[in-house]
Amino acid sequence: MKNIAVIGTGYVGLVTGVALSEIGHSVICVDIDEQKVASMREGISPIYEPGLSELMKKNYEAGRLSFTTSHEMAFAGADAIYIAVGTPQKEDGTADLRFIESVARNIAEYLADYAVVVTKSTVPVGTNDYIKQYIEKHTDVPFDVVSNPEFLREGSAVHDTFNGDRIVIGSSTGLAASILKEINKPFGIPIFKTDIRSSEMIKYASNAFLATKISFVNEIAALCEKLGANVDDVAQGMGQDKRIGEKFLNAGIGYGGSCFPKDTSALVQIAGNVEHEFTLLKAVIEVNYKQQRLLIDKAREHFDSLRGKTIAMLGTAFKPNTDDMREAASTILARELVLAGANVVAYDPVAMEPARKLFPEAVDFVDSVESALDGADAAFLVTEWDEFKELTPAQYVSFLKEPVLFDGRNCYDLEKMKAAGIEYYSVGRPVVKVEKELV
Ligand SMILES: NC(=O)C1=CN([C@@H]2O[C@H](COP(=O)(O)OP(=O)(O)OC[C@H]3O[C@@H](n4cnc5c(N)ncnc54)[C@H](O)[C@@H]3O)[C@@H](O)[C@H]2O)C=CC1
Ligand SMILES: O=C(O)[C@H]1O[C@H](OP(=O)(O)OP(=O)(O)OC[C@H]2O[C@@H](n3ccc(=O)[nH]c3=O)[C@H](O)[C@@H]2O)[C@H](O)[C@@H](O)[C@@H]1O
Repeated sequence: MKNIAVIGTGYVGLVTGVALSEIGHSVICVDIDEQKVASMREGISPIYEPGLSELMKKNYEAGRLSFTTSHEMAFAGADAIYIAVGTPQKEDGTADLRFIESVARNIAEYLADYAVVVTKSTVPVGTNDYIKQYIEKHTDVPFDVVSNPEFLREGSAVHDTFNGDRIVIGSSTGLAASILKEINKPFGIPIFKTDIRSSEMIKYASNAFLATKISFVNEIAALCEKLGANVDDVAQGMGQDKRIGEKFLNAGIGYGGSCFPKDTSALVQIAGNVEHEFTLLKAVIEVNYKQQRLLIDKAREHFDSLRGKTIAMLGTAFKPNTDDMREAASTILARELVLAGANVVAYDPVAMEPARKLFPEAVDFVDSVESALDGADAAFLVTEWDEFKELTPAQYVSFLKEPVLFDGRNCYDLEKMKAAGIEYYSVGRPVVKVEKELV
């Protein structure tokens, strides 16, 4: 059992802290956000993540997990200090390292005894060297820095933490690597050990590769639409080749979220800093830009004009099972629809509060999918929540003014839509047209 401090209680920090306490360590999480800390002390998770609240409460009550706003208190007696603060995107696409810099200051100020500083945040190659140099300059207390990137997905973060494919440890000393191995042993996940810079690169390369898979299949989807093929079958047929793999080949309205968009931009910049033009990744980003606006293009083709049309927006979160709205396609779609003169009525099972802050004021929010659909001219399916996947064609027919559906996540069977008489546009699949009877 080790004493562990975790700095930052966002999606990564809180899940990491909770998971480390669940496998028996004594964990103290520190955040500068007093409201978050107060809420966690009351047993309420500040983020929506399936299974997290229960596990957090369990370990808090068992005395293995605590929360504070004091770095000094958190670092006292810590064997390892995990950094899990945000590394958002600056205007120019580079990673904003101001939270990392302030954490380095916190550590230099309050480090009392030897500890391993573990960087979980996604940071550009060379940042761990910077962290090491900064702390070394400001304290005489010994420490090591280890890169330990995180691969969890929002919406399944708890599951992913206990069932990861690998744990990457980038270290320049045997002692620090062995402490990290010992901490992670109870997870029973294979450990891949490398040097610090390669570990930092593994994180960016992994996210960039996954984003590339998505943009690739979305380009194939565009071709399928023009050539009369069905991208779902194409992806399935490709994915059965183990060298390709079936995962991350779902065509749709592109990738959003707090990581793929910012990490792909950051990697383009990281490459640029060493005079390397990352042509492939630039194209991945460009394809995604178009993809996030795809439903607007389809709706423009269907209706002569969107002015005065009421569009039911089903889902606002960037993916199901999260309340995260960072870089969600819904934000772009809501803005473009309002600009085009449409009325937007939005519903999401958990992400409506954060969506209100990002959407144009003209958007109406309602508290059920039925109210969103009721009397609308068409529906945009933006996030594939189970609640939407379970809707029957008959429900669309009975609630919408005319049954017209633009599905950005290929949730429904084409034949069933056809049988119900729904005009159905999805991504990379044939359009289901309704034969209008001539009078
Ligand atoms: N969100 C995700 O699914 C994943 C994120 N990552 C990476 O992990 C890092 C963290 O991401 P999120 O958890 O999404 O961030 P987040 O923005 O949700 O949380 C960061 C937290 O750090 C706190 N903080 C900032 N400065 C602090 C300081 N000096 N002391 C204590 N607390 C401080 C903030 O108040 C906030 O609660 C990023 O680098 C991200 O790229 C990596 C894998 C998955
Ligand atoms: O660095 C990170 O923050 C994380 O980024 C992603 O996780 P996340 O963004 O939470 O969610 P994903 O499930 O990867 O989905 C990202 C976006 O891609 C889209 N997507 C995903 C898969 C797919 O086949 N098609 C597709 O359009 C999703 O709708 C979503 O908008 C990675 O999957 C994690 O491994 C990584 O740790």
